[in-house]
Amino acid sequence: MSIYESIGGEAALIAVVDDLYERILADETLSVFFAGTNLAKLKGRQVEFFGQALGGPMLYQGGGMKDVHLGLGIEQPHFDRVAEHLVASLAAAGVPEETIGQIAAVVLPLADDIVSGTLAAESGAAR
Ligand code: HEM
Repeated sequence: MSIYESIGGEAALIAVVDDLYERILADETLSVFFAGTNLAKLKGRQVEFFGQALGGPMLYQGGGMKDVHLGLGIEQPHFDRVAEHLVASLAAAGVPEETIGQIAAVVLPLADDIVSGTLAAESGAAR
């Protein structure tokens, strides 16, 4: 059984992602990043992304993590706060600690692609 299936599949993931964005939008260091985004669409993509990253069988149809976050100016502390909120959402949904650890091991390395901390022009020049 994949991690995705073990936490309860799509229904569980939708609940976790809903809760995650409530926490993100209530966090004033993060909410600015999401002003003007289509939240319903983003949540759908996020469910797909986690569904696939956690072993599926769900398939993610969105953009690559680097392309999607490029130029947003996301720094490591922003990433860390999102990761903390994710852990809190998983715990609130009753996901066991060991499974949360497995999920963190999948998510934390994504910082390499998501954190740019610079404007698009600068990170473009650095690549
Ligand atoms: C746990 C790490 C993260 C994952 C797995 C993740 C995943 C995603 C996914 C799947 C999308 C949708 C892509 C698409 O529409 O094709 C997205 C978009 C977005 N993410 Fe993240 N993300 C993460 C961290 C962050 C952080 C730390 C921030 C900012 C603080 C952030 C800000 C955004 C914004 C603003 C969008 C919308 C971009 C747009 O539609 O123009 N993400 N992310």
